[in-house]
Amino acid sequence: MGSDENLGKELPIIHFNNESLTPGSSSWVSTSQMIRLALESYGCFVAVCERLISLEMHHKLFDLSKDLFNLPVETKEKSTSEYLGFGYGANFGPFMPLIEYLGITYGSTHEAIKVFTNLMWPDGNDQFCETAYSYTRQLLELMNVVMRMALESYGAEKYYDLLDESAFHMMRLIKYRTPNEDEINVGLHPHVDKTFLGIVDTNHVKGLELQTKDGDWIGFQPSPSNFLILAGEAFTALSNGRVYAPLHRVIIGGAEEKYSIGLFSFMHGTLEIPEEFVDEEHPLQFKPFNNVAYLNYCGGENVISEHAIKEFCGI
Ligand SMILES: O=C(O)CCC(=O)C(=O)O
Ligand SMILES: [Fe+2]
Repeated sequence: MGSDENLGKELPIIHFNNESLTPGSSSWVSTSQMIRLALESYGCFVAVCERLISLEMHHKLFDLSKDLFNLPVETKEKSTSEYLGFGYGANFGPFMPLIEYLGITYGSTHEAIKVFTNLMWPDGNDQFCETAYSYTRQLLELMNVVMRMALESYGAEKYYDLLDESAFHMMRLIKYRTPNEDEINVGLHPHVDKTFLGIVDTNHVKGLELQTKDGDWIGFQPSPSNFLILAGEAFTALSNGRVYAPLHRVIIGGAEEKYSIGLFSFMHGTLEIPEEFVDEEHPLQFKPFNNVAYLNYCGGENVISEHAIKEFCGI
């Protein structure tokens, strides 16, 4: 497990272009099937979005992200959230010394990004606010397409509107510094997300690794047009265990700082398991559940246990 040769293996790769994004086209239907297969087998895939998400915006936001983390700790600590684990996090001691993150709760809305920007830069920083907003909207569009296609592949498209209305998002900006000689190189310990879906974008520094069902670790290859689509446990439960939520971790190997930006979706309210996910081969495995209550159940920590969602709402 975790041997370097496995890091040469690839995650599923799915290309998105104007044709695959035209609902009802044959490319839309085949892309939906590929998404279902990837989510069931790996719980993730690399979405290649050449021309769909602006390269210029990607570079600009990663540059601005450096300015953000260069702000004084007292300023960054002002970013708090009503949701556990959504605010500012750093200094986790020798267990996890390299990571520092800032979350923007409701980070797909202009208002939340503006409030966050003014908290960080009391004199304002329009460039950050507008870049972060237009970037998050592009990520959101991709996330929603993935959700729509995934539901459709199970014949469960009628739940899209309900899920879209129930969803709220966290935008998370992360910095991993390089380890000192006496420090561990683990940027983020293995965990399963408690989200519905996530999209992770990174600067050019490698380090994000995902575990397959066989226990092998596969590295995500950074590129400005590659986005990692990652299923969380809320999607596992809603899909009656069909969608897999993979363990993932970040290892900081080289001498460069790693930055990542993620958009994560969570659901408000109680979610019932749609009958489309239940059949003879897949008997009902989960009770109706509340994603936010699950977040609280896990204490805001990225739980290492792969069975927490089963303990929480499994049958
Ligand atoms: O920084 C990354 O690449 C992964 C971040 C992550 O897994 C998380 O925030 O849950
Ligand atoms: Fe994660």
